[in-house]
Amino acid sequence: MITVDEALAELFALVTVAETETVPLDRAAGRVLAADVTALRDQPPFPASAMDGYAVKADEVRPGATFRVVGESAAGHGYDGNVGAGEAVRIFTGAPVPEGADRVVIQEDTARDGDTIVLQDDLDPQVYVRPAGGDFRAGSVVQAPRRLGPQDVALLAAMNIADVPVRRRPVVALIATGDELVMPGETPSRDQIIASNSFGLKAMLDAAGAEARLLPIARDNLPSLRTAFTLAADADLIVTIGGASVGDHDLVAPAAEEMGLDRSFYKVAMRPGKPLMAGHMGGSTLIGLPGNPVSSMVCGQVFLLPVLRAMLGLGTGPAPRLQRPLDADIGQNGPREHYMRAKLSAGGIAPYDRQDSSLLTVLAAADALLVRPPHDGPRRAGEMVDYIPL
Ligand SMILES: Nc1nc2c(c(=O)[nH]1)N[C@H]1C(S)=C(S)[C@@H](COP(=O)(O)OP(=O)(O)OC[C@H]3O[C@@H](n4cnc5c(N)ncnc54)[C@H](O)[C@@H]3O)O[C@H]1N2
Ligand code: MOO
Repeated sequence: MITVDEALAELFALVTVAETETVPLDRAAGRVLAADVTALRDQPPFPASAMDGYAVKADEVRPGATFRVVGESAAGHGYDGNVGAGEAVRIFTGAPVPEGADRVVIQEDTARDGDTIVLQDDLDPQVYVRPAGGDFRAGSVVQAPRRLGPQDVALLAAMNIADVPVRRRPVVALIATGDELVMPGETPSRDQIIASNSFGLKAMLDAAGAEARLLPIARDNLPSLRTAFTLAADADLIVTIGGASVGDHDLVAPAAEEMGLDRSFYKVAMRPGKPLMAGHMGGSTLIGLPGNPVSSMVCGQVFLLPVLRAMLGLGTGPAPRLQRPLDADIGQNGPREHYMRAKLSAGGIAPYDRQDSSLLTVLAAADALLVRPPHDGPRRAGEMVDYIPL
């Protein structure tokens, strides 16, 4: 058995970074920027008013000063003239501050009578002019790689970037295996259950930037598994679920080997998730996950998400960990790295009592995986432990 870190290193060696494609800006959220993008203009492109009021010369502003209103500057319709001594231009938020003016007096600080304004006594001291390029300059760079959030999309729009270079979403084919499985909504026979982790993994992968496809459930026989692998052949990553252990009906590895799997490892010293395997098959990377629902979802967090990040060009690193003090004592860990379903409290963390790898209710209630190194000794409440937030 290899360690989790060794398995991750093997997995990173199996995958390549997805190509670049260009998407319209309104499709760019959640995608990973593949190349640096450069602003095509200054923002604001002119000195702009931050308030509704009057644009004047700053050195003329004092209580009681009067100005003659000579024109108007609105957003989208600036004032073409120059603001001279004793003159004011009516101005609105976002409008260009006209030549000659360098301060905006908010309208609350003025009294207007016809074409004349008088400044009040208690003047707001702020200038209310946003300098040209105060947000960004033409040539400012948004650096790749970067997962684009809504804020980034807004910034790119302001930079006049209509089309964005992003990484292609890696296609992940998910193959649930087992004679006992039916799809949600179907009527199971007496000995059957509903396929669950394939749906959980699709949700996990899609949210992280993959295009995950649920293939038809493969049955526990070689022809059915062959068919599933054939259907999956154009995927970047093929993920099988179940059939990975040592039982008579665990046929994923034999079927994959028959179809040319070049296996790089089998079995990882972790709990849950021990019977994990991976390798190249045709043009795809294959990762075989154990079938127990919690095992496969934990392997999704520990392996699939980091592998997907690598494919998206976001670098090769393990699932990010945080630290917290234990809320309760915990006993000695065994020889495998243990990912315990755990609950976060206000300042601490505690594992659930029930850790069987079939318990989806416990996983759904958990908000963290408490990570225990192999052979970690007993730990007391208050000691710091690692966890992966869920
Ligand atoms: N003699 C041994 N038996 C087992 C070992 C071992 O080392 N020696 N390892 C155990 C561990 S650890 C795990 S994990 C499981 C993994 O087994 P498989 O990957 O072969 O998974 P299956 O046997 O196909 O299924 C296990 C369990 O999960 C259910 N399952 C499978 N797929 C799904 C799905 N898509 N949705 C919902 N549930 C699913 C399946 O019905 C089984 O209950 O092996 C142990 N045994
Ligand atoms: O992966 Mo097995 O579930 O270690 O429980």
